[in-house]
Amino acid sequence: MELTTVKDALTIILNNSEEFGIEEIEFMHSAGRVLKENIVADRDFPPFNRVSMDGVAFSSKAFNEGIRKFKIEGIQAAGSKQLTLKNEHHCIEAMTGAMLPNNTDVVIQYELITIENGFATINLDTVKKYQNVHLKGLDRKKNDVLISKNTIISAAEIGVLATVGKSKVKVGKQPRVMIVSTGNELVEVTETPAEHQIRRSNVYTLVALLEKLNIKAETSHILDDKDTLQTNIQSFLKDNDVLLFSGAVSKGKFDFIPEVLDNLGVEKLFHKVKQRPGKPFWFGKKGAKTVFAFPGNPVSTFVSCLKYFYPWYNKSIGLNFESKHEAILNEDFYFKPNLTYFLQVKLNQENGKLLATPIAGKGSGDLANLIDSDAFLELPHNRSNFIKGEVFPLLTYR
Ligand SMILES: Nc1nc2c(c(=O)[nH]1)N[C@H]1C(S)=C(S)[C@@H](COP(=O)(O)OP(=O)(O)OC[C@H]3O[C@@H](n4cnc5c(N)ncnc54)[C@H](O)[C@@H]3O)O[C@H]1N2
Ligand code: MOO
Ligand SMILES: [Mg+2]
Repeated sequence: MELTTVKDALTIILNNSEEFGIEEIEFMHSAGRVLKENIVADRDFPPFNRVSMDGVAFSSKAFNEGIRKFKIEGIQAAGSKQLTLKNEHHCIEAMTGAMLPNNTDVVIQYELITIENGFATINLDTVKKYQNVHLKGLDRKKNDVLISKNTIISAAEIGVLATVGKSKVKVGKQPRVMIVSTGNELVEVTETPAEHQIRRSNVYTLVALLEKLNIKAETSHILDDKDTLQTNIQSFLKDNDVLLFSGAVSKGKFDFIPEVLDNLGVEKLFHKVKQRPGKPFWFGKKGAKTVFAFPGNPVSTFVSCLKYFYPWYNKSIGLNFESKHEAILNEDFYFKPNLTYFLQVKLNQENGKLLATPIAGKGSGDLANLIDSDAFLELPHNRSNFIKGEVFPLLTYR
């Protein structure tokens, strides 16, 4: 059977993105989520001519007429209503964050003046109009779009949401995801495996990879029994938007996942991709439900999640899904099979360049090697010799 190329597999997956709807949440819980409304300025930024130095405010006209010694009329504090300078030859002490008093247009900081007996003497030859004044509307105007729809909310956005009074904010709903491991050889993390057993690890790797996308996935484990698989998966399909499987998609006598999914009416969109690791990857849909069945070897599951689930999710949620990460291969590398090779690499910066040194590992079962590397370099399938200095796409996970 002809294998699907990595490019075609990704295209099929992206053509099958889904929308999960919109919900309104507390802005303080919105970090990491995708904004689903434009956030506009509810007033000018700053909202008034704002004093930006502690000092005295006076009229530049009076200064230019030669006045240097100004009688102090009062104090304009931050948080107080705007005062009005009554005599244009006087001044008002004004604090950072306060409204610039009416009839004044200059603020000179305390460091440059002398205050004595209720008078401020300005020790300067010239002043500029609106010196030390942050003018109303200088940063942004009322009704300007401050944050556009489909922005990922981070600390910067949280501050702006707060300042415009958006205590509740519309964000994209997260998909309901069930992560399922299969296999009689797998025991829980808290158990001591017998000689023929191992602890299940892939589901937890996937949970952690999805947490980076702010998805709180559920997990489950099913033994290699067709009926049990069928019953459980049927109910998972009902209650979730996405199922992620790890294992039981290859040629083994107990690799029941493709058959069971078929029985349950999940349409196979491809099975087996021209890649290593991860060749037996299966992808399908049932209506709006999406099923990623990753091969069970830990590195296969890991890289397939990065390469396929991440962009599928990003497109679904309305984000630009194209990864523009690239790195420079730092050693010659040879890979014979006609498969896209996801080469494990260690990254380091040198003179502003991102270098990727191969840490190939012992195959797709070698999950400890994921500790020594920190990304995958995607080497195309149609060649075997990769030369130091060439640039390739990068999938990072740190
Ligand atoms: N005759 C063939 N055999 C295999 C082929 C093939 O093309 N022809 N492909 C190989 C490749 S490549 C891979 S990858 C694996 C994929 O296997 P499955 O998806 O069927 O997964 P399993 O058989 O269930 O398990 C494979 C391996 O991974 C371990 N595993 C599974 N789940 C977990 C988990 N949650 N945590 C940790 N480890 C897990 C499992 O114990 C096996 O060692 O098939 C090759 N065979
Ligand atoms: O291609 Mo499999 O995913 O190497 O072990
Ligand atoms: Mg198998």
